[in-house]
Amino acid sequence: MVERANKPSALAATPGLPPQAQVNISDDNSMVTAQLPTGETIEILLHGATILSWKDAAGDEKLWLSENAKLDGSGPARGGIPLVFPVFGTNSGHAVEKLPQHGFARNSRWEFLGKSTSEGATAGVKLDFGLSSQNLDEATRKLWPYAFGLIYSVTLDRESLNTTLVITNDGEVPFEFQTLLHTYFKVNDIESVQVTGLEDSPYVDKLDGLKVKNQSGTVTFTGETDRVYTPAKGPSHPIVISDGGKPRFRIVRDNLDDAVVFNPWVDKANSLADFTPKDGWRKMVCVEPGSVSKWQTLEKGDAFEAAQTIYLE
Ligand SMILES: O=P(O)(O)OC[C@H]1O[C@H](O)[C@H](O)[C@@H](O)[C@@H]1O
Repeated sequence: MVERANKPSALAATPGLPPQAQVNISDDNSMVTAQLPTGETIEILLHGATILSWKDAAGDEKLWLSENAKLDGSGPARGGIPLVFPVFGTNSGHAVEKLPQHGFARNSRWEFLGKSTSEGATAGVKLDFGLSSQNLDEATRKLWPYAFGLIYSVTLDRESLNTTLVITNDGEVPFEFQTLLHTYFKVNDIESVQVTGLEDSPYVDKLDGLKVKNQSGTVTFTGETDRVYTPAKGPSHPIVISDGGKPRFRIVRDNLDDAVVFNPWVDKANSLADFTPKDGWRKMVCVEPGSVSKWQTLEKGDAFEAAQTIYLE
């Protein structure tokens, strides 16, 4: 059952009942945080429903966040897991061409819809967030005049983080969209990172005139990287990020055919005003499950559901 978290204080454990996750809304109403009884934590900024932090029970951060990421709603946050909808990048000649890069979802104020918890050894918490056409400002509604609903569910348990997006067409006409979960993983050293699960897969190289190439072997990093893979092994085959020879993250996609791999390296990081520290590119890699190489069409009354689950290795 979904219930609204108390505001602003935490839901304290009730004596005699099994411990459950504690959920807080910040005093300024900008952030939702949750902590499992076993210590894992998560922080979600309502601006963009952007997951800013995910820590394991030992307090180790799993996501990379820029030190000067915008957290005041003045723009999308650099780092964590921004949500891309309804366009990836920009797209000329399409109905979305006037929208900002990566669309409006990451730069809109979402509503916190509530939480549900599970108890016992696998105690977890699910937090639901919503955005609809009615939440958009008039200027954005004019640029993309469709009636839509987004429900974004973030589920944290001891071993994994799941982010599920349900998109509904609540209007009278079909619309086309792209979507992506722009996950910034925190790593120790990008030059020791290997991404497996993309072997023999075609990819579009955004840094080489959108040429279509083929991945041979694992993905390693020696310079700026910006590629849209359509993994050959299908959506349910995991993509694994290893760091220093050890597997760290296993990503399972559901209904997301593509995976973008991105690292800005020196020059691009320097060109991004909100990217700090400037050598932070050494400590991050983006592996971004999405549906971006083509357009999804959503007919009136239809829904599209997609997800990523990230397991800690
Ligand atoms: O700077 P942003 O708009 O957040 O985009 C950051 C990056 O997102 C994706 O990974 C794209 O493939 C890149 O081309 C882009 O540079």
